[in-house]
Amino acid sequence: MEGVDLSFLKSISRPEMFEFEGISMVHYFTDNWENVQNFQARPDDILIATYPKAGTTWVSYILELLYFGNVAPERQTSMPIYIRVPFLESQFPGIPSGVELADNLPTTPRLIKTHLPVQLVPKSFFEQNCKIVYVARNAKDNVVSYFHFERMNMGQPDPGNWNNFLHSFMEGKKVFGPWYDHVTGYWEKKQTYSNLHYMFFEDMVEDMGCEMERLCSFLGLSTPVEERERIIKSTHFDTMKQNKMTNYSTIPIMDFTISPFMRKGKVGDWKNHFTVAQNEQFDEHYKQKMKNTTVQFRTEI
Ligand SMILES: Nc1ncnc2c1ncn2[C@@H]1O[C@H](COP(=O)(O)OS(=O)(=O)O)[C@@H](OP(=O)(O)O)[C@H]1O
Repeated sequence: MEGVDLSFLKSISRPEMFEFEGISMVHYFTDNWENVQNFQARPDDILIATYPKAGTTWVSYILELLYFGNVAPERQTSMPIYIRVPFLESQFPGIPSGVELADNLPTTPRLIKTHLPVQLVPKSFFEQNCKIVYVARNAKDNVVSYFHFERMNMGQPDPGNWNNFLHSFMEGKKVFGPWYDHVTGYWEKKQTYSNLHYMFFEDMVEDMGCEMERLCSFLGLSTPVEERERIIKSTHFDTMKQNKMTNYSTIPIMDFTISPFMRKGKVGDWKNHFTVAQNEQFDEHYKQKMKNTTVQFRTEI
């Protein structure tokens, strides 16, 4: 997609949400559904799976540098991260679909991103026993980040005001479905599918060195400590925010005057958004929704 003029995306109109395969969706992620479901994964493909705004870009860039930082350094300066790590289910008019981009990735392994809940991930990833890296983020910061993302991204439905957005998130009426089912679905899958590494955004913020070590161990990489340290620096929030290849500033569908893609990258920003009443209601609802799972989140560090 290098050299492709993306400026027509400026005129894109916000899509409507509709029910699809049991979750809320917009047509940009369902228009290529048959090809997505029939995607032929290879055994060495690595799938990066997340609920939107959980740290996808961060972990994508980490994996990209772990695998290709030294062997293909030119990729880091010439291709935005969303080309290097295609978004499998995406199908925006006038540009190659995520499936096309993934099919044509010249690298091994192919790094592929998805926001699909586990039950909708193309079967071939499991049949081929592909490694899956899942990143989860605590619900409160996740919903705040999602709200600002919908405000600035014309490829998303109109978010409405914060209070309405929060309530529709609690009801599971967000693109890619309920956060609650997403994070617990992959958590349950991990109990029987051993090639799934489940990470938390909060752990990455607190101790990236430790998370990097665990990630490398899962991937079977023996990346030297000095190299890992270099990658941690390159993938620091401030560095990625300045980097045009990782900050999404090359996508005209996003209006950075409303909110930047790399917004704050913090744990606990929810406190600047939730009222006391919203917080109490959210906590009560959360307890009910999460009562049958063992997955545990932190909201502060
Ligand atoms: N390096 C690093 N460190 C800390 N935080 C980071 C980093 N990179 C991305 N982010 C934050 O992750 C949020 C974006 O999430 P995603 O990349 O999953 O978005 S997307 O779903 O792919 O659109 C968004 O969170 P908020 O700042 O809270 O909105 C980004 O700022």
